[in-house]
Amino acid sequence: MRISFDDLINPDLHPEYEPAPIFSDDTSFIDVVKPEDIKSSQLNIDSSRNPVVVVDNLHVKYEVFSSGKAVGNAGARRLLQPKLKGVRSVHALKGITFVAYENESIGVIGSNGSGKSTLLKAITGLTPPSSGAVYARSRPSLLGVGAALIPDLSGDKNITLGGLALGYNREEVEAMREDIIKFAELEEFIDLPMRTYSSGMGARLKFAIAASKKHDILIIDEALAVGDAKFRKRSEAKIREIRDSAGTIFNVSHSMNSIKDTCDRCIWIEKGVQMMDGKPDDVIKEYQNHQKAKK
Ligand SMILES: Nc1ncnc2c1ncn2[C@@H]1O[C@H](COP(=O)(O)OP(=O)(O)OP(=O)(O)O)[C@@H](O)[C@H]1O
Repeated sequence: MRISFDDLINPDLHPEYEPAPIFSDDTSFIDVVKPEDIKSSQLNIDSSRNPVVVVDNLHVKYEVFSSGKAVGNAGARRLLQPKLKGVRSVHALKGITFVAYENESIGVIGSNGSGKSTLLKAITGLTPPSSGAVYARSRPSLLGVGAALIPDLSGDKNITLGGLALGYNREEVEAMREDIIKFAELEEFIDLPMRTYSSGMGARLKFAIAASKKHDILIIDEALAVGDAKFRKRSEAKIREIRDSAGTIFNVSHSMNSIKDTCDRCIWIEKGVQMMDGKPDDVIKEYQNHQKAKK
């Protein structure tokens, strides 16, 4: 069977896992979520500010076959049989609780495997919570569109794929196509297959696709670590622009400089446990002390 270009497009990844809505700006979170539904005693909402994402005692567990294969919904029933051999559970997030407000840019840091990507995936709705809850004002967009792109297709076709994967419709993708190409500086290369791009060119295209439209909630997973210094500067400026236009940004990075440059708040996770939430300089200092002590 020949697969058409349209068959490759599936923007609704896991709509059933999407965060529960907070509703509109003028409805407060407390109006929508009953106090008895709140799972963490640590959850304090500042009523003078607009909450955009509320993470309430979030736990995520992965069930993995020892062959290394993660189990999706289809296999979940079999996991209920306690004696099934070869199944391991990884408790990736252990009770994360925080409230993100409008105009905040939040860096997420932690050692390898500490749960940063899992947190971002749970906020986007790509990974379901095992317990606890995530609420969001609108559907968060994940900047890492890489998974949706196909190296054998041209940059131009990948703009369509990436845009649709982020939930935009075809008209919206057309409206932003020229700007994406220009921002990525790929005018001469846009008709070539993406596999012919250097890693920097590929990264610029991915960033340009995701940052092309105003996002209410934008989630960036290591996107700034790529590209040359000039592009990094422009992408950081773009991130500030998004944040200033009432957006909220989450940025996972191993680059402490990138966090310091683009974030005004920082959350540190270690082995799935929330260690600290505060000003980037303070949190990064504690994190680095902790890293040194480990050596
Ligand atoms: N799909 C998955 N199936 C099973 N286990 C997973 C899956 N994704 C992540 N994990 C496990 O969950 C834990 C947290 O992983 P995660 O990718 O969230 O960490 P991270 O902080 O983003 O790591 P890094 O800095 O290395 O990118 C790790 O122990 C990892 O092995």
